[in-house]
Amino acid sequence: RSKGKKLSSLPPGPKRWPFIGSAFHMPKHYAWRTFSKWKEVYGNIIYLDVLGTPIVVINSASTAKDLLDKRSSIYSDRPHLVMASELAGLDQAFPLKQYGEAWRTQRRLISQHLSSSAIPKYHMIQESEASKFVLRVLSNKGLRWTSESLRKQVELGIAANILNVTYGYPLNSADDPFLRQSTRVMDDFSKTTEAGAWIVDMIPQLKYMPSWMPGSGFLKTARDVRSNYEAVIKKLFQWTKDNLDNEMAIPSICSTALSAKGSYVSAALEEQLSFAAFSALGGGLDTNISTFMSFILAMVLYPEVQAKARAEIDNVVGTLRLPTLDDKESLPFVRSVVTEVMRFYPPVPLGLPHSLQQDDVYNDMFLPKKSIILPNVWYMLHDPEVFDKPDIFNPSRYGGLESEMQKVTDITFGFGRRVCPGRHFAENSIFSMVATLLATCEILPPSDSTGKEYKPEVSMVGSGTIVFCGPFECTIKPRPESSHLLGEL
Ligand code: HEM
Repeated sequence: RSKGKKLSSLPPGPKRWPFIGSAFHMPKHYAWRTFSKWKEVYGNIIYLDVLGTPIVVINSASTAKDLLDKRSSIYSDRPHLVMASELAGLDQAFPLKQYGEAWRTQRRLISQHLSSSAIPKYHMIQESEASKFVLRVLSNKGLRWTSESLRKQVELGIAANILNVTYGYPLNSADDPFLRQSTRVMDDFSKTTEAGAWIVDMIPQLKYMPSWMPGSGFLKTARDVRSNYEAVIKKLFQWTKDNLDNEMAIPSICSTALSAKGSYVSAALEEQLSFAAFSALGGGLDTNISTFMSFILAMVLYPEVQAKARAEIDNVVGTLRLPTLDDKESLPFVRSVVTEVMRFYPPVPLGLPHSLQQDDVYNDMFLPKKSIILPNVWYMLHDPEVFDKPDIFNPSRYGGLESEMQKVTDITFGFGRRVCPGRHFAENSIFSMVATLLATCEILPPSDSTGKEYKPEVSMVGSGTIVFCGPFECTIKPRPESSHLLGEL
C-alpha cells in the first residue's frame, strides 16, 4: 500500500489550504447539487479535505460498485460522527454502527425477516394497510389535499406496516404517541447526520465546550435527541414484551425472537434486538413516505403516465377486484412508474456515508484510510451516460424490464454489505399503496380560484439525509367505474 501511495496521487478536488484543507468549499446544504456540478470539473471521484478529514465523493455508479460493492471488505464501515453518534448516541442502532460484530448481530436479527423469501408473509398486512389508506383518503369529503395533510395519512399507512411487522403493534391513529416520538427520532436522525452541517463533526474538540458558552447549543440539541431516542426504543420494545407475556402479541420480528422455542434471550441480546427493531422503523419510515409523496406529485404532473398505469391495472387485473401483491409481476408498467419515481426524486440523494478502513488505490488514485465515502446517488440516477434524457420523467425508459429497473434500485438502496435490508419490503409496501390507489381513485392537479387546473412547480426540499418533495396540492377522487371496489376496501 505504501508503494501505491507513493506512486498515486489523491483524486482531484477543490483547492486545499494549509490546516483547513477544502473546508471553505464544503457545501453546508443540498450538497448533492454542488457535488453534481463539480462532476463537470473534477470527474467521477472528488477529494476534499475538511480540517484533516478526508472525504471522497463518488459521482458514478460503476465507480461506486467497483469500490463499495467489489471491495466491500474495506468499504463497509461508517464514519465516526461526533454529533449524531458520540453526542446524540444514534449509533446504538446498527445503521450508524461501526462495521464489526455488534453491527453484524443487529443486522442479522432483522434482515433474516426481511429477505425476499421471508416477505410474502407480510403481503396481507401490506395490502390491508393500502386499503385502509385509500379509505382514509376518500373519507375527506372535500377530496382536496395539501401535501402536508396527505403526508399524515401516508405516514400512518407506512408506519402501521412496519410497526406491525417489527413489534406487532397495531397502529390506528396518526396521533399515536409511539408514532409521534418515532418520527421525531427520524427528524433528529436526518438533522444530526447531515453532511457538513455540524461544526463539531469537523472540529471534534468542540464537544468539550462548557454548556454555558455561546455557540454550545449543539450540546443541548444532542442531549434532547438522545433522551427521546432512548425512551422511545425502550417503550416500544417493552410494549412487545408486555403483550408477549399476556399472550396477546401477533408474531412479529421481536416477538418471534423473544419466544423462539428453546432459546434463551440474554439481557444483552434483548438490548441488541430493541435497537435492531427500531432500525427497521427508522430506516423504513421517511424513505418510504418521501417516495410515496413523490409518486403522488408525479401523478399530478404527468397525467398521461397515470392513465397508462391505470390502464395496465384494468387490463391485467380487471375492475372486479383490487390488485394484490401477487399481481406485481404482471404489472411491469406500474413497477416502472415506482422505479422512475425513485430515480427522479431519490429520497436519500447522498446515500448513507461509508468509511474506508485502510489505504486503497483505485485507477492510480490514492484513497486514504478513514476517508468518508459519499456516494452521490442523485447524480448517479441522473447520469446521462446511463439514463437517456435523465431530466425527463419517463417510466417507459425501462421497457418493462426488471434488468433495466435494477439500474435504479441497485443505486437507490445503497451499496455493498450496508445495502438496505428493507428494500424488498419497501418495494412491496409502496407497490401495494400505488396499485390500490390507482385502481380506485384519480389523482388530479389542484385548481385555482377560477376553477382552472394548474401544475404545481415543486423541487426537493429538506437538506437532511432524507429529502422530500416541496409543498403542493392535489385532488383525489374515487373512479366511478371502480365504485364497487370501494366496498372491498
Ligand atoms: C424507498 C424506501 C427505502 C430507501 C430508498 C432506502 C434506502 C437506504 C439506503 C440508501 C441505505 C444506506 C445503504 C448504504 O449504506 O449504502 C439504507 C440502509 C438501511 N435501510 Fe433502507 N431504504 C428504504 C426502506 C427501508 C425499509 C422499509 C427498511 C426496514 C424495514 C429499511 C431499513 C434500513 C436499515 C436498517 C439500513 C441500515 C443498513 C446498515 O447500515 O447495515 N430501509 N436504506
